[in-house]
Amino acid sequence: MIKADAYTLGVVSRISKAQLAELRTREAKLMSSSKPSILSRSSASYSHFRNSRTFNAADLHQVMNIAGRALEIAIATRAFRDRQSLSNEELELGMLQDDLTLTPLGDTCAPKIFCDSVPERYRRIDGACNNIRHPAWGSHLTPYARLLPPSYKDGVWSPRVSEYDGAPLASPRKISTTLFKDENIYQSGHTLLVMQFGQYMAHEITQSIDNSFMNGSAVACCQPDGSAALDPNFRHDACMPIIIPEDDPFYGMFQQRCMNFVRSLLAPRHDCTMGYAEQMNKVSHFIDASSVYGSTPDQTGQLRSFEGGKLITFDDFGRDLLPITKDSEACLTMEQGSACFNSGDTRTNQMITLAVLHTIFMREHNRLASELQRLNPSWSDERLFLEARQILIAEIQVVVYKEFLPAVIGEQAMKEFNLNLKRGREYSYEYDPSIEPSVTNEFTTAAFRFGHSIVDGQLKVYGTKKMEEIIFIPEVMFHPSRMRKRHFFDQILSTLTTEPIQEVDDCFSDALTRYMFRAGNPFGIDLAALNIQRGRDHGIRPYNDYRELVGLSRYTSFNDFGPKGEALRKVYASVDDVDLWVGGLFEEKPEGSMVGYVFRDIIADQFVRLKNGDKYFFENDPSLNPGHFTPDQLEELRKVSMSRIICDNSDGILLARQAINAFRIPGVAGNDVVDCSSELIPRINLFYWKENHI
Ligand code: HEM
Repeated sequence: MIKADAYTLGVVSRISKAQLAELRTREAKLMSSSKPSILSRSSASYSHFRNSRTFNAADLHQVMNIAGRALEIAIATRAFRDRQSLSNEELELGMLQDDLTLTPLGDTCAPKIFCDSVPERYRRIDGACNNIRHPAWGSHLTPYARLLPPSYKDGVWSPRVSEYDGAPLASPRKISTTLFKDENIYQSGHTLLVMQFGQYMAHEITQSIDNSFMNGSAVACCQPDGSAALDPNFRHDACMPIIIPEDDPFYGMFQQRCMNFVRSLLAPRHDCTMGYAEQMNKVSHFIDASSVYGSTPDQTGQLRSFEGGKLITFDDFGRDLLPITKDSEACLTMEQGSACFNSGDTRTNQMITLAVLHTIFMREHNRLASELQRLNPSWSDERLFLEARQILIAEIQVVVYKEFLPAVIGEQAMKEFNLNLKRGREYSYEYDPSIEPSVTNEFTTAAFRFGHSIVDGQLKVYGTKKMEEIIFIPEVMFHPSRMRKRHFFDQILSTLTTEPIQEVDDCFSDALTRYMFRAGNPFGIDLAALNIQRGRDHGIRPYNDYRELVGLSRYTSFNDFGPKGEALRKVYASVDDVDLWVGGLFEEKPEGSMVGYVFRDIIADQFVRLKNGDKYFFENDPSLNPGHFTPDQLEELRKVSMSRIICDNSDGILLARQAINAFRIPGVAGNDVVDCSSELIPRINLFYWKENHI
C-alpha cells in the first residue's frame, strides 16, 4: 500500500477542494449563461436522462452530495499521483492510503452507517446493515464492485485509449453501424418475458445515474441542432459526447454529428481510501424488491397506503394500476386520459411492458397483504406490510433462481456455480459473510446488457381472434397510456408469455439503435453506442482481459472471433481493444446458455453474490437469517412460479390460461398451457403464515 504523510494529504486536499470549487463555479456559470449546456426537453436524449431521474429534491440532494465527495477523492487522487509520480499500474492496485477518515480528506468519506446491535427481522429498505462487519455492502448510493481493476487512461477517471498506439478508440456509433444490423433472428425456446423480466431485474439491482447540474437540470454535450459537440470550454466536465461519423447511414440524413452522453456519477469507496473512480449504484444492490418499494424509507412511505399493509393504487374503473406519479417530467405526456406511473423505481415508464411487470408485482404485494390480513385480523398495517414484503422478495428470488436464470445461463452453469435453490423444507447454509454482494461494474455495464440484443422492436397485440395491433416499441417508451385500455393489460401479458425473444447476437432492432426515445422526433438515440461509451466511461477493461479472468486463452488475432473478425478489424486497432460488451456478444455459446462463456460467468458470479452474500436470502437457515422462514413456509415459497404470479394478478378479462413455465415457449418440451386454476401451476398456501397455526 502506498502511504502519504499528513503534509502531502493536506496539500492534495487543498488542491482538490480548490479544483472542485472551480468546477462548481464553472457549472453555475454554464447554467446561467446563454450557452446551450442544458438539454432540451423535447430531445430524445432528454428521455435518456429520464432514466437517471432521482425520486425527489431530497433524493437528488443526497445523491449529489455523495457523488461530490467521490469526485473530490478522484481529483485528490490525480493530485497525489502527480506529486508522487505514480504509474497507472500502481493506481490499479487500488489502495493508496489507509482510511482517510481522520485526515484532511476525511469529509470525502461516505457518511457512516450505524446498525442496531440486534439484527432486524426485516431487511432494511436501503439495503444497509445486511452484513454487520460491512454495513454499507449492498446499500444504495454505494459503488459497484469490480472483477478487475479499471482501465482509465490516467489511472483515475479518463476514458481508456487504444492498447496498440495510445490513440482514442473508434467512435461507439461507428462501431455500432459497422458491427450490428437490424434482422430478426428468433430464439426457438424462450418467450419475450425473459427480456422483460431481465430488464425488470436489471432495474431491481442497478441504476447508474448520469451527472446533472446541481439543481437536477440535464446536461447537454452537443450543439442543440446535433451538428457538433459543444466546445469543451463551454460544456459540463462530465460530458463525453459520442461523435457520429459524417457518412453515418442513418444520422447522416439528419446532419447529426453528435449524440449526447454524460458520464455516470461516482461514489466514495467503502474503505474511504484514495484511488481510481468508482461508479455509484443508486438503488440497493440486493434482490429485495426495491423496484416495488424503493430504496429509501421516504420513497416507501410515499408508496404505502398505510391501511391493511397495502401499497397505494390508482383505481382505473375497478382495475388496480400503479399510482399516477406527481413527477411532471417522468413521461412524454401527462395529458388528461394518459397515464404515467409511480413505483419503487424511477424508470418504470421507460417501456410499457416494464410498467406491466411493475403493476404485476405491486398487485402481488397487495394480494399477499389482503390474504395475510384475512388469516391474521389482529396484525397491524405495519406487520402486514412487512410480512407481505418479505414474502414478495422471496417470491422474486424463487422466480430468478428457479426459472429466469436457468433460461439465461443454462442448467450446466446453474450446477457449476451451485446456483440451484434447495428443495422442499430444506434450509441453506451457504451464506458467506466474506462475499461482497454488490453488483459488479462488469455485470451492469456489459454482461447483463446482453438483454438489449434479445429485444424485439415490435410488440404484437392479439385480440381473441386476430392480431389487433403491432406496436413499434419507441411509441410506448415513456408513454404507457395504453395501460388504461381495458383489454391491453391481459393482451400484453399474453404477448410476453407467448412471443419469442431474439437471439443474443449482432442483430439489434432499429427501435434501439436509431429510434430509441425518439418521441415525436424523426430520430432517436443508439443504445448500442451508449453501451459501448458507458463501458469506457466506467473504465471497463477490454474483452480479452475477461477471457483470461474466466480461464479462456486470450485472442491474439481478429480471426479468433471467427466470421465477425473482419468487421471488428475495421473498427479496432488491436484485438486487445475490443470492448467487453461487444466481444461478449460475439462469443460462442455453451450448450443451453443464451450467452457466451465470459458473459455467462460474469452473470453467474453476480447471482452467487446476490444469493450467498445476502444474509436475508429467503432460504438461509435461522442461525444466519434474522428473518428466516419456517420449513413449511419454505416449501410453499419454492412452489412459486412467474405463471402463478401472472395468473393471480392479471385482469382476468382475457387471460385465464398460462404455460407452466412462462419463460419458455408454450408447448415446447412439455411446457403445456393449462388453466390458471390448474394444480400444475401451484399456489403457495399462506395458511402457514397464520399466527399459531398447527
Ligand atoms: C426495450 C427494452 C430496453 C430498453 C429501451 C433499454 C434501455 C436502456 C438504457 C437507455 C440504458 C442506459 C444506457 C446508458 O446510458 O448506459 C439501459 C441500461 C441497462 N440495461 Fe437496458 N433497456 C432495455 C432492455 C434491457 C434488458 C432486456 C436488459 C437485461 C436483460 C437490460 C439491461 C440493462 C442493464 C443491466 C443496464 C445498466 C443499468 C444501470 O447500471 O443503470 N436492458 N437500458
